[in-house]
Amino acid sequence: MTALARIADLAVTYRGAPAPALSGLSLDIEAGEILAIIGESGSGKSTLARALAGLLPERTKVAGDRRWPGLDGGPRAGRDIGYVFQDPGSSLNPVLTIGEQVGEGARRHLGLGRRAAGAEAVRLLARVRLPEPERIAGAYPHQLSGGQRQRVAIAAAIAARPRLLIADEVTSALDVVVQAAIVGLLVELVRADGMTLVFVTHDLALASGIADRVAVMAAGRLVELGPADRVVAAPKAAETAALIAAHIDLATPPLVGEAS
Ligand SMILES: Nc1ncnc2c1ncn2[C@@H]1O[C@H](COP(=O)(O)OP(=O)(O)OP(=O)(O)O)[C@@H](O)[C@H]1O
Repeated sequence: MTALARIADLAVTYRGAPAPALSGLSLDIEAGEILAIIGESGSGKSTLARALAGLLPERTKVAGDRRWPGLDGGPRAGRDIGYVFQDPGSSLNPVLTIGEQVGEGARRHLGLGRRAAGAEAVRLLARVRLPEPERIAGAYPHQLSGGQRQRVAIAAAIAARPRLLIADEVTSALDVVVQAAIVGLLVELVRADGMTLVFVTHDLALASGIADRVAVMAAGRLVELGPADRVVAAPKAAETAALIAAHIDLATPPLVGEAS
């Protein structure tokens, strides 16, 4: 497998923080894989995701190496990496139509004109399985449900045809049935387009249902990395075992299986 990214000895310290949020973190992300990043709240999952995407706040101290052999050296800003946040309510602009927001990435990065970008937005809205995509393109975020807004955020994130999609706790604010549908959609999109998916979650059952590999974080460190099945069946790190023990319904079949 080719590495899309090679992270070596990454350390991240937020401005004014007494201790690093991440330290000594080394990880290869393979091109085309679904990599789940799991860990308790505060373990550094989002920090790692933001460090990958270059989305850390200004004046954050970053040490170590982030290389992108799979992206000819480095990701182009806003284009090679798509990012979907936990709360689509805050990532979508309330005063722009859905069509304008989804079309923006295509306009900017694919060089499409206004009309072509509008048509591309409708196509993307259909791709994320929103009913009546033409109507939704003319709607504003507040007119949609949380699950629909998350689909819009996914459409916007893939508009520039990124190689890497990062989904940061994208289902935490949704109910279980909508969660399963959104996760199923992500898997379908990344498999169809050959994208790489980094899926951040605190839900090990959700992660193990879709991921090729699972990375387990604890206290700003990577404590375990391996194939999803192996990590769940035979955890090596005490922190992974604790996450499994805390997850009472891990023995039940995952809501979302491999995409067919
Ligand atoms: N912008 C920030 N400024 C200062 N400290 C921060 C900032 N963002 C996160 N932190 C701290 O960095 C550590 C790791 O946070 P991070 O959000 O990466 O964890 P997480 O595993 O994603 O947690 P959660 O599941 O709750 O989102 C925590 O101690 C957190 O308080």
